[in-house]
Amino acid sequence: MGEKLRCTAIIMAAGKGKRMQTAVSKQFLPVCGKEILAWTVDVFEKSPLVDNILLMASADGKEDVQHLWDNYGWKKVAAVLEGGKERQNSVANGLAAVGEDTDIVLIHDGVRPFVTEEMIADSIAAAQAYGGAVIGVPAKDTIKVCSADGMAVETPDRSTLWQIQTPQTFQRSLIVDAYEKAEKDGFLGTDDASVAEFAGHQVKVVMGSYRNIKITTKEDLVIAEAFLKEESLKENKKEQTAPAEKGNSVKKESHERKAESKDQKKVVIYTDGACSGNPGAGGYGVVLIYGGTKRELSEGYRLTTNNRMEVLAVIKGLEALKEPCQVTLYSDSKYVVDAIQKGWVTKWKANGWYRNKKERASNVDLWERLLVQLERHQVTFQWVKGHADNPGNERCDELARGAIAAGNLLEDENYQMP
Ligand SMILES: Nc1ccn([C@@H]2O[C@H](COP(=O)(O)OP(=O)(O)OP(=O)(O)O)[C@@H](O)[C@H]2O)c(=O)n1
Ligand SMILES: C[C@](O)(CO)[C@H](O)COP(=O)(O)O
Ligand SMILES: [Mg+2]
Repeated sequence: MGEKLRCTAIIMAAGKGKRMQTAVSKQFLPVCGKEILAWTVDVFEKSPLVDNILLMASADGKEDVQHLWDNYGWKKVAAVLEGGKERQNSVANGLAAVGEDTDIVLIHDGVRPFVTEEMIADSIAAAQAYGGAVIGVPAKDTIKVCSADGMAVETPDRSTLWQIQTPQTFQRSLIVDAYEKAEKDGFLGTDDASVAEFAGHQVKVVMGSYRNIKITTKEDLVIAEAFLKEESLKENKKEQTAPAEKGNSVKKESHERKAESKDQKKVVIYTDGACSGNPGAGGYGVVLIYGGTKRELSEGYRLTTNNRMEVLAVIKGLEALKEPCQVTLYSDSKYVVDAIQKGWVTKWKANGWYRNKKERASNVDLWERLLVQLERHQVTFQWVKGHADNPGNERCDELARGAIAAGNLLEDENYQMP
């Protein structure tokens, strides 16, 4: 048997996601509680065939990608690198960083989270045999070549047409040379195979899956969520039937699971506060997501402030967790996120709850309560722009406003009129 090939995956996440039309670039949007890019990277992290991962990010998105790396603790990721204007420029930057000890390079869109370990294995084997390989599926629709004024010009024989996906996988020197030639000759393609073809190489097309979609427009988010929910249902079913089916091997698995349960659960929490008048009637909304399950919380108060509701939303979300967890917490409140991330709360506390020599900090009762939760959980705060199409944030806003409108309002006993 030959030696194991050294494989590097370059995961593309330097795009702006213009067709998705969201304020946050699509690779960072959550689907079933986890960012699209994180779903994708997890598959490569798990594949025993992949040794090394390079993450490509835009100049603006570098910090966010770095943050995901910190948060998920991917061990194979070697670097977050800056991409370029077009996808091809980003790939070229990634290739420039691939070490000469790499045999095979897999190039994959960060927004194709349904890639499987099997596709990775098949494409590596085909790249080894043919030099280059891409995953694809036969076209299901009739495809027409059209003129600029939208008239059908030609209908190619569908049996020859394939929709090409990623990973696109190559022997390292082949793809590095092909990209150099494309740069020199000014060739710009939409995928890596076209660069290899331009340089005169043959590329093998390997059967992929109709599930391996590229999340490009809003309706793809709905499809992705449906796929993930179906997968999580299948997983649950497998776990319930495992003991009868697997006999002895289950014993080992349950030991492993016990060991794993020492690791903290990863939970995503969205929070928002709202106020009708400030001070005025207020409410908070929280969405907690763990695996494929979602829980929502909300309550309304007769007289309070927007800031109090923003902080209370965070507290309620964290207090609802039954055990210490690793939490990614999204809030659109600069007051909350800055107070924690910039260490203001810690300073106020150390200062006897004074912001400076003269001014007392506000909402001390809530900050004290929040600090207790921050001791209990490992929380990473993420600021998100409010009313900017972030579905989790929008839902919390809806919950908070709904709680105010529902009436039967509670007293915010620690609110003090200024
Ligand atoms: N300059 C670019 C452009 C795209 N990509 C990445 O290539 C993948 C596929 O591209 P696409 O779906 O076109 O993503 P965007 O370019 O972000 O989207 P849009 O074209 O709608 O702006 C994405 O993961 C994207 O982040 C990249 O790394 N660098
Ligand atoms: C590489 C690719 O995903 C293969 O389908 C696709 O070509 C990327 O194209 P886009 O123009 O960047 O969406
Ligand atoms: Mg693009």
